[in-house]
Amino acid sequence: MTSSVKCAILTVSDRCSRGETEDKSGPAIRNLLIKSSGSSNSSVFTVVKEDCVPDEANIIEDKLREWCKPDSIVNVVLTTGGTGFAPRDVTPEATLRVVDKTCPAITTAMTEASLRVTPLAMLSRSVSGIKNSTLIVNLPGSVKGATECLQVVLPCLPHASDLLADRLTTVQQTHMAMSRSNDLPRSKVSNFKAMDRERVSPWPMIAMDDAVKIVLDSAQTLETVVLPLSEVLGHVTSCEVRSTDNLPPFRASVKDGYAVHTSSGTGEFKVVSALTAGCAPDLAPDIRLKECVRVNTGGPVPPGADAVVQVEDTKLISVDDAGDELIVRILTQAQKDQDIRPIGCDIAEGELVLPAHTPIRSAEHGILASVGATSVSVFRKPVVAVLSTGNELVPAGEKLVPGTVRDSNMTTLRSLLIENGFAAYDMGIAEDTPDVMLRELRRSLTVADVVVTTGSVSMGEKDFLKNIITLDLGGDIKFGRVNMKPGKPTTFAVVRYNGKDKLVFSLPGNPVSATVMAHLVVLPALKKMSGHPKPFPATVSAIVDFDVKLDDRPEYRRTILDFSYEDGCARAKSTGTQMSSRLLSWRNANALLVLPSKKDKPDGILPKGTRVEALVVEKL
Ligand SMILES: Nc1nc2c(c(=O)[nH]1)N[C@H]1C(S)=C(S)[C@@H](COP(=O)(O)OP(=O)(O)OC[C@H]3O[C@@H](n4cnc5c(N)ncnc54)[C@H](O)[C@@H]3O)O[C@H]1N2
Ligand code: MOO
Ligand SMILES: [Mg+2]
Repeated sequence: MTSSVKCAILTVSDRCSRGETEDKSGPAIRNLLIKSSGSSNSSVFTVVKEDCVPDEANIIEDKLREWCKPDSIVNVVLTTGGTGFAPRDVTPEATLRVVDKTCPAITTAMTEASLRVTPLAMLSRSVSGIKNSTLIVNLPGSVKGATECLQVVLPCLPHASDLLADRLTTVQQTHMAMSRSNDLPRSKVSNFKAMDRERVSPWPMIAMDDAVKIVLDSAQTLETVVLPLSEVLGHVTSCEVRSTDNLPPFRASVKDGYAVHTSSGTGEFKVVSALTAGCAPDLAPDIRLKECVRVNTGGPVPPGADAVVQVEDTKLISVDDAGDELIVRILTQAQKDQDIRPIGCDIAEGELVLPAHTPIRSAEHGILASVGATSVSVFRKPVVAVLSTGNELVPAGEKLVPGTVRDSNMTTLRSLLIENGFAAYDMGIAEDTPDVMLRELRRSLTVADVVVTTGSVSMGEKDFLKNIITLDLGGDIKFGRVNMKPGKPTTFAVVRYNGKDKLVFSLPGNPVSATVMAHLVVLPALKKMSGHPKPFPATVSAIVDFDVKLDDRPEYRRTILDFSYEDGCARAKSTGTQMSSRLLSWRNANALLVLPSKKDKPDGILPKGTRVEALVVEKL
């Protein structure tokens, strides 16, 4: 299906039309059109007219009318220049005088794309519209702006031209192609039948430790970004942060009481002033023998004082007519520096407060606030796309019809990711058809750094994902089976997409398997990419509180760790039947017991009271 798009380019510029400046935008538009010929649905762009006019509305209007006559061969007029706020910018006004219909969506698409590049795009007043059978699109005047905007609208120009020229056959062909597969090539496995599948999995079953190592080796720490203080919670610092001030920045009192000089001893003291929090320290006069200044916790201590006596160690002797303290008795002999925090005793100026690779939790966020950080250099966090697969799935909240189950993986996995501070797109449910799966995978790869799918990775006739990843996406599957339970067919791949390496975790469909694997491989990868120094869950030792029946595979069994025993040792409680489909085995669980294969234990039982390692995956 070939569309021929005949274009006219109108440069609008006073200086170019007078020959004072070389017109670079018109030729840049021409080059881009020619370069794009054949790449977009095999469309051919030809430039049939070019001109340059001054910023005069009447002249622009006349030229547009000439090129957009009813019998014009021009399909698209691209203007460049005269769309801004300068007094002589009138291209949009001239265009609006000419067009019969406006095309605001074209302008919106360009504006949206330009805003991603610069907020100055707000200052473009471009319009687009149709005159007879010709589309007019105003592009900005700069080479960069004009070509960036043209790139946005270019894919639509062939179809727009066909529609305007009433070229029915090509229009129909485009519509058919779009309805077939949203314009995407078909999957190479779309014709696979049940008999085509392997009888024995070709994927070696690797050990869980190796799987974790492979994932962490592939998960590269992302680039750094500088974020305002208000947005850094949950990120990891990429550079060290040092304090620019002392904290406290002045000698501060630790107690509510009286600042004195220790040489004054005890007895009656004249209260010469009061320094409350927020007062400058030198607001009080220098204290002399048997004088004191009333001070508050955290407030400044006056320059002449070398100790603070807490109010409890004093007695009020007299007040003046206004009720203000005049004389107090100091009951105890103060020691030098008593209850004074010296300048910089909490944080010294220049002190390292956060090294690089520090996760910013509430405390670290507060430290940053206390040292006056306004923006912080952190690692970017990966964006995740979650995709469920399965013809049997209906979205959460929907009624079941025979043969269906609700999609719980989407909710569990997205919640887990969000709980851990990662943005996770809901990419919906892909039906078990290779073309649809491929299309949805591509959509996911387009928007995210990491794609997490569930289902379709085992031995079933609809388990297409591994083949789609390798054959259609050219992905490098690092492993396709892991010797563990639950989550054996977990598949991990690196897929080069749009020039970037994206991680794809294809987790098993079984809800428990998907969630266990999300904890064991997905979250550690995301944490590593975000710069976390320890991305894998911590382990504790626990005593099993029940007889554990071992499986053929090493198992990661959901458990509730209970620390309420007097001996201080954690007890691992059972969460009931551990079938991979039973999500209730996760209820209240906070850890995964790391259990050996029964091959390593002849009777297949770990008796109650045995010490076992547990991975802490939730707050204890
Ligand atoms: N012949 C063999 N069969 C199976 C093997 C095997 O080695 N040989 N492995 C089993 C293991 S272990 C697992 S785990 C599962 C994994 O299956 P798939 O990843 O291919 O997943 P599906 O077949 O699509 O679905 C399995 C199960 O999960 C339910 N499911 C799927 N998605 C969701 C969702 N989003 N929310 C809730 N439930 C979901 C689905 O309905 C199925 O019940 O394969 C074994 N088979
Ligand atoms: O590995 Mo599967 O998750 O055991 O059921
Ligand atoms: Mg399956």
